[in-house]
Amino acid sequence: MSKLLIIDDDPDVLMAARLLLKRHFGHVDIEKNPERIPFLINNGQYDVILLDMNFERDVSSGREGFLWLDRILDIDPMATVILITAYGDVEMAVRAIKLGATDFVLKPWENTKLLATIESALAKSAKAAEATGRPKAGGDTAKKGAVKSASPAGTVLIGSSPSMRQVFATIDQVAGTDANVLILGENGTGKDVIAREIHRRSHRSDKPFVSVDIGALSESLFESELFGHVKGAFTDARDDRAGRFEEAHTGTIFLDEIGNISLPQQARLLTILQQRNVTRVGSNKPKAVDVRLICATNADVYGRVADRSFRQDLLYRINTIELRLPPLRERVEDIVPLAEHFMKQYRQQYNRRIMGLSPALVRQMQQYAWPGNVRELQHAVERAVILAQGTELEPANFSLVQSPLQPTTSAAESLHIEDMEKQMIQHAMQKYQGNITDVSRELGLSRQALYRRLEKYGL
Ligand SMILES: Nc1ncnc2c1ncn2[C@@H]1O[C@H](COP(=O)(O)OP(=O)(O)OP(=O)(O)O)[C@@H](O)[C@H]1O
Repeated sequence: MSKLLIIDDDPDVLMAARLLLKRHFGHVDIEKNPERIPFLINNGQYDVILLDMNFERDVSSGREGFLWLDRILDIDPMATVILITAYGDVEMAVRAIKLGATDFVLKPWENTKLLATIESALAKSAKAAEATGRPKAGGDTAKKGAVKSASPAGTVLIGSSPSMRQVFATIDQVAGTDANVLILGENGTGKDVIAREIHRRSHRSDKPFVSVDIGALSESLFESELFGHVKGAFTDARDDRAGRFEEAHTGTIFLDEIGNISLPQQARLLTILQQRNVTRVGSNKPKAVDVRLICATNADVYGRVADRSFRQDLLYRINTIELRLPPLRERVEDIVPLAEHFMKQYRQQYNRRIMGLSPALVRQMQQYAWPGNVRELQHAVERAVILAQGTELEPANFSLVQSPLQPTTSAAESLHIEDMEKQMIQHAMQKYQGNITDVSRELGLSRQALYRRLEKYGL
């Protein structure tokens, strides 16, 4: 018996979810008003919380959803939160996972997929509770916050496609140097693991690897987070504190999502990179820092240079070596080896007797567009391992039809999806007054993909 809480401002969604989930999990509370979240969480021990990201006031940005996710994790850092997001929001959902959500489901959901996602979240939280000796579910204890550390052992990197071999060959060449590296690629293509691998193979490997989601830092936090502050520099500065650059001294600093920072932030960063020293906020004593710089972004950074939202001089400083990680759909040869790798990992973790992938599943996986790339594949395999009844993973253990790029959806379904897509694009175009860069970022599309859709829908 588990206890679930669902927060969504659509009463129909709440009723449907409760009907379905009560049968499987026992206790299900529903809530339409997110303002009641703190009260509910303080008063009930929920194993899983399902949170809608698209509240009415703020349908497409998910901003309100992010705030509520943050509130939940402030109250209970071990909470297991699954996000419910509208179609097309994969990028936003991935970002939320980085901020501490456990998983996400796309709306409208398929019942089997929703059940599998919850099962998988429950299994994870039970395992974490066991590991930490805590009475309640939860994921990684340090999951909230922007800094992660390199795993000493490193991840096994899979990739036999020509494009990934090229990436590995470049890593061989540059890991041992101090050259700045810029890693480009869509969400979930492996930018983070590649950055850690470069550090692991460098002469700095026994020194710190400091990872900062720089694109998520607010204007007010940017300087103190990166450069540190002295006591009294601002209201909350109760002690002296080193910034991330100082923490990374003699090691590597990994600045993720660098394509998202504002022009003033770019100017500050450029100065630090040129001078190689940092001054804590409120101090006037610069400190020299010796760091190897690795940056990553999923943004079209060259497009941003062209429309002047990203400084060319900053780009030239960070891209001494450039690594492009192709989306998974462009390296189909890697899909099955990756899926088998994750299958082995999860069958051991969940103690399941699964021997392989069925031929029908292999075909389906190779045709599917994987908008969330390797991360989506990994999550899909994890769920499938939990769900599988037999000794082979089958298409039924996956639901690979929800992708916006999947060509095999039925005619009725694709009409519905197209309507939703058109509405989302219209909404975003209004919100950003037609700014293609902002709209494509919000929708998680490349600029080219957005242009194609604008043409298709006559917008
Ligand atoms: N070549 C690979 N071999 C094995 N695992 C991989 C590979 N590439 C990615 N992964 C796994 O896929 C998941 C997503 O990778 P990662 O976090 O590095 O992506 P990312 O590009 O940094 O994503 P984001 O843009 O969202 O930050 C991780 O669990 C990672 O271990």
